[in-house]
Amino acid sequence: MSALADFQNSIYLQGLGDVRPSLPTDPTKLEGLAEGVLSAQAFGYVAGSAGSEATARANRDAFDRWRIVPRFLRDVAHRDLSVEVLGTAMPSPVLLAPIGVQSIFHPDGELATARAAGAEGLTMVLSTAASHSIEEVAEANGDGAPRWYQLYWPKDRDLAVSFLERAKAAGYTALVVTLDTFTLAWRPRDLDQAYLPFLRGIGVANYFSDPVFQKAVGGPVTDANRDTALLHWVANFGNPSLTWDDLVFLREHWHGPIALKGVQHPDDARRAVDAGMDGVIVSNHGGRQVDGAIASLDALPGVVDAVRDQATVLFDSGIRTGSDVVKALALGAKAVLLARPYAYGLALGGQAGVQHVLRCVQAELELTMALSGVTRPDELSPEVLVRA
Ligand SMILES: Cc1cc2nc3c(=O)[nH]c(=O)nc-3n(C[C@H](O)[C@H](O)[C@H](O)COP(=O)(O)O)c2cc1C
Ligand SMILES: O=C(O)C(=O)c1ccccc1
Repeated sequence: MSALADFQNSIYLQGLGDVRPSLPTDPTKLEGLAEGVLSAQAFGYVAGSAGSEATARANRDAFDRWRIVPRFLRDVAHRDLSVEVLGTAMPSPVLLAPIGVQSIFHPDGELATARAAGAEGLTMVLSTAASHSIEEVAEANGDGAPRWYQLYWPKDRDLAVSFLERAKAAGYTALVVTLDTFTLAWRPRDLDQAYLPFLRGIGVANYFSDPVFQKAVGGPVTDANRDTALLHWVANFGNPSLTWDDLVFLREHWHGPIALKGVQHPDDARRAVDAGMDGVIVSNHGGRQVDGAIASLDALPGVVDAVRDQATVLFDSGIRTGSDVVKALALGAKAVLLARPYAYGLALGGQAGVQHVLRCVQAELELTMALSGVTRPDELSPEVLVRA
């Protein structure tokens, strides 16, 4: 029996002593509970999406339109969820998606998430817009799991290079470059509450701690130059002028694997391959950027078909349960990034809350695979699914 299935057994066994899980085992229940412990602003920030939130809903509806067809009598006694993704060995095809500003969910923010990922052996992708620095998060993460770094490519190229050098020095092994958020989209929940965490100094730790950034604002950030520093952040955060040609610069300054996050069109996936990228992450940022955009799961097969074996395809936007992971893998993703559910776990229970969510999703993934007649992620193919 695997450690993941043991988690299920341990829950039942604790029941004999009248102990029940402190958080729900269905990750779709976490959002409602998180609303009760977060400020209205923080909850609006994490649960909200762009515009009328049609794409956020479409992301979930797309999973509902695929159904798994279980198969039996295939000897599924030994299950092995491990995968190798962009040179990183992982115990299961689940990563922690980059989520910025995590101190709005819990005072320990990314440090708690990094400890949880390290304890579970899963790879965390640290956001540039974190509330703790690249180096602090690396230390909290420890050596229990490889870590990746997500770049928001700032206008100042020297600052971008400085981020990459710091990430490399702190042991982050792969780079995720997010394409879809060079500017924040129209987000009514945040606009209605006039809420932007960064203007309150949350999510800027990597900038304020950076020597290149500090030089640009006249030295270390203190009360005296704080407003200057925040305005410099706003002016520098994203660069709408970037083109595919700029990826040459990135390739020159990062020697490990690079994955582009936010790819939805097959032609963009091909261009990523042509630009020497190692992977693409099919994602629409959880519906937080283009309202009315295609559901991310609906974009997945076209991208998989376009890149075939030339790049690794990862997926996010809408993953809530282990069954969702099965569907994304069956449609061709090598691994998935779990996002909002772990942020809710963090809000509800800090490090332990994140670990609880990670265990639930992976245990359900393993059980769903076995009950569908599959023992390894690479056995999943579109044949496992039918249209609802
Ligand atoms: C509160 C919040 C902050 C996020 N911050 C980042 C970020 O800093 N960098 C990034 O690449 N994606 C960020 N994302 C997007 C996630 O990585 C992921 O693509 C998205 O949440 C997937 O949708 P889902 O949570 O509905 O599954 C953020 C998402 C949320 C909800
Ligand atoms: O809110 C987001 O979705 C996001 O990706 C982001 C953008 C800038 C800073 C922090 C998070």
